[in-house]
Amino acid sequence: MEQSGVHAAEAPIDHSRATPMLDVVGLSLGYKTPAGMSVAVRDVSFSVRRGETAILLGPSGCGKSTILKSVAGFIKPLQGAVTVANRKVDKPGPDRAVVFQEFDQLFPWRTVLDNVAYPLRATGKATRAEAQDRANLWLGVMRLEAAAHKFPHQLSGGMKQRVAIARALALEPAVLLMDEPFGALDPQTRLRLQLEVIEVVKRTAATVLFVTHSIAEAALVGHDIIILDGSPSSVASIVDARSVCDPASQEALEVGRQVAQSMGQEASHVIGD
Ligand SMILES: Nc1ncnc2c1ncn2[C@@H]1O[C@H](COP(=O)(O)OP(=O)(O)OP(=O)(O)O)[C@@H](O)[C@H]1O
Repeated sequence: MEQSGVHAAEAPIDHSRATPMLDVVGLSLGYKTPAGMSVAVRDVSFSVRRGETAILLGPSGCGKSTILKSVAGFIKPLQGAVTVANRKVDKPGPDRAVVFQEFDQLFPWRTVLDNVAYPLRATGKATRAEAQDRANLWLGVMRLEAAAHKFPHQLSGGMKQRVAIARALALEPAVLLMDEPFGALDPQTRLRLQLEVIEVVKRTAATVLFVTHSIAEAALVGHDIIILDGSPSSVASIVDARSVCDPASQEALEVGRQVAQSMGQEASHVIGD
C-alpha cells in the first residue's frame, strides 16, 4: 500500500501494468525435528502484483501457514528467497503486517482505538497525536467508529477481526498477510467481512497474501489462487479468479470448479465448503 493511506488509490488499478510487490522464488521450508529436518514446502514460486490478493489454498498441513510465516520473516528458507518491493526478506519488518485467525490477537488492556494507534507509535511511524488520527481514520474505514473506546472483551468475534485488520492496514504495509482471518466466524459474518475486505483492498490498493482452505472464499477474495499439493508441498496450479465479483455468480461456480478439479475434488464440494 506504500504511503498511500486511505486516500491513495481510489483510482482503479490497471492490472495489466501492475508490477509484482511480492516475489517468492524457489522457496523450500522445513522444521527441525528430533529426527532431523522435516521439509514442509519444496521449490515454491509465485508472485503477487501490487494491489492484488493472492490466495494460498490447499489441504490441511500442506504448508500454507509455513509459507505465510516465511514471507512474514519468522521462518528462514532452506532454499530460495522471498522479496518484497525488491528487498529480500530475512526477518520480520514494518513492510509486512499479519492478521491471524485467533480472536485474542488484540491487546486486552487497550481500547480499540489504542489497539490500532499503539503499533504506529511503537514502530516510530507516528507521534501520539498522528497515531490517534490515523487510527480514527482506519476505524472509520472498517466501520468501527462506535467501538473506538470499547475493550476487546466487549466485542464480537467479527468486530475483533475488523479491529485486527484496521490495525494491520493502519501500518500501511507493502504486503498484508492474512492467515485464515475469517476461519472462526459464522458463515454470515464471514461473508460480510469477506466483502468488506475486498472493498477496502480495492480502495487502498493493498497487496495481500491470504491463506484459506475454503474454495468459495478463495474464489471470492482472490485474484490468483495458488493451489498447493503434495508432501512436501509445491504449487500444483494457479487459477485466475479475477472474473468473480459475486459469490453466487456463474463465474464463481466456474472458478470453483477449476480449483476443485486442480485439487482432485468433486465439483459438488465447491458449493458446500
Ligand atoms: N513448529 C513446527 N514443527 C514441526 N513441524 C511443523 C511445525 N509447524 C508446522 N509443521 C508441519 O509443517 C507442515 C505444514 O504445516 P502448516 O501449518 O504450514 O500447514 P497448513 O497448510 O497451514 O495447515 P492448516 O490448513 O491445517 O492450518 C505440517 O506437516 C505440519 O505438521
